[in-house]
Amino acid sequence: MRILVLGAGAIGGYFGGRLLDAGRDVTFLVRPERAKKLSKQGLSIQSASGDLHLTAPKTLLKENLREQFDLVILSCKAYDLDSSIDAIAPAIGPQTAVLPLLNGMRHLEVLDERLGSQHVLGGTCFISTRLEPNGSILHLSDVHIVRFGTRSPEQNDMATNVSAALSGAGFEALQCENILLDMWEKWIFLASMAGLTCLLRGTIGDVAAADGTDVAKALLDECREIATAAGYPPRPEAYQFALERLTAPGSPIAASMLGDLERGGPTEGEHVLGDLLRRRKNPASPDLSLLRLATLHLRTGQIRSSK
Ligand SMILES: NC(=O)C1=CN([C@@H]2O[C@H](COP(=O)(O)OP(=O)(O)OC[C@H]3O[C@@H](n4cnc5c(N)ncnc54)[C@H](OP(=O)(O)O)[C@@H]3O)[C@@H](O)[C@H]2O)C=CC1
Ligand SMILES: CC(C)(CO)C(=O)C(=O)O
Repeated sequence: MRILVLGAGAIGGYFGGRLLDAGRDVTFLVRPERAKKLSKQGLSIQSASGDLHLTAPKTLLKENLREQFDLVILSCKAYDLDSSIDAIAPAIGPQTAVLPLLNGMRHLEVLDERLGSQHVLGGTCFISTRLEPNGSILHLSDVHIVRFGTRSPEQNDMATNVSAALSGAGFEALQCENILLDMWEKWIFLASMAGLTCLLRGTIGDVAAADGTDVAKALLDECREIATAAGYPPRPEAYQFALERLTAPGSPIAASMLGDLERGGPTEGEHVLGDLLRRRKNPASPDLSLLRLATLHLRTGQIRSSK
């Protein structure tokens, strides 16, 4: 199976690198600066699950993309979604599967509209990785899971092929019965993590030390209410997983969005928090909820830094 990975950043570089190392036919569709770095330095991963150095990963620039691929893994940030769809469009043939790994949900609608919903699988990943300034990828825990699944019965064969392509490649690849629920569960966890750590400007451990674990739980509960009203109530174990991670004393974890915010660059605030807020039915008036404040905090920061 020919696999195209859009972006060789923190997650695209990680999963694409593992697939390449496992002998899969992987090409990275990248922008010129990343292409130069990859050809000069190769692709390096530092990970407790095994370091990796791949000397010359295959790369393509969008102007040179003329063939169709069997699987396109989409690993851009949400604010680059439009340009990324423009870039991958020529790779989509009648049987191509597109597996997006972004956090949130809204990208599914955009992908459906631009590429056709028959191509777009559901997907999400559980991992914590960071693209270092020198271009290498740092894997910050021993968790590396891709979950994927069909959004309609017509995609069954496609998902079987994707499962074969992703399995046995040095990370967990799980085909899920109800991938939209998995995506919602990941979304409300990440939205709570990002909302909390950006609003309070610290790690989960800092928030706990400041006596703020009740705020973490309250934000998660607000997000759970929205998911439930949308028809995706999180399973008790997913809620418990999120609650434990959001309230763990001493935890060094903060959402990567906090780093983006502190650098003054773009964030996924609208995609992760704003979109969840927009889906809330019957907000109070005035709406002083934690989710609204967290969204406004990010939005205001973006407005200020764009001046
Ligand atoms: N990092 C993590 O631990 C996790 C991230 N996620 C989610 O995964 C998604 C990706 O995040 P992450 O990997 O951290 O982000 P990164 O910023 O590290 O990587 C994104 C990559 O996409 C590339 N890109 C963007 N637009 C284009 C384009 N038009 N053509 C080619 N390449 C493009 C960027 O290229 P360039 O190098 O040129 O800038 C960059 O390398 C986000 O939605 C995030 O929320 C989910 C779980 C965990
Ligand atoms: C919190 C984390 C690492 C969980 O996977 C994440 O997805 C992110 O910060 O983007």
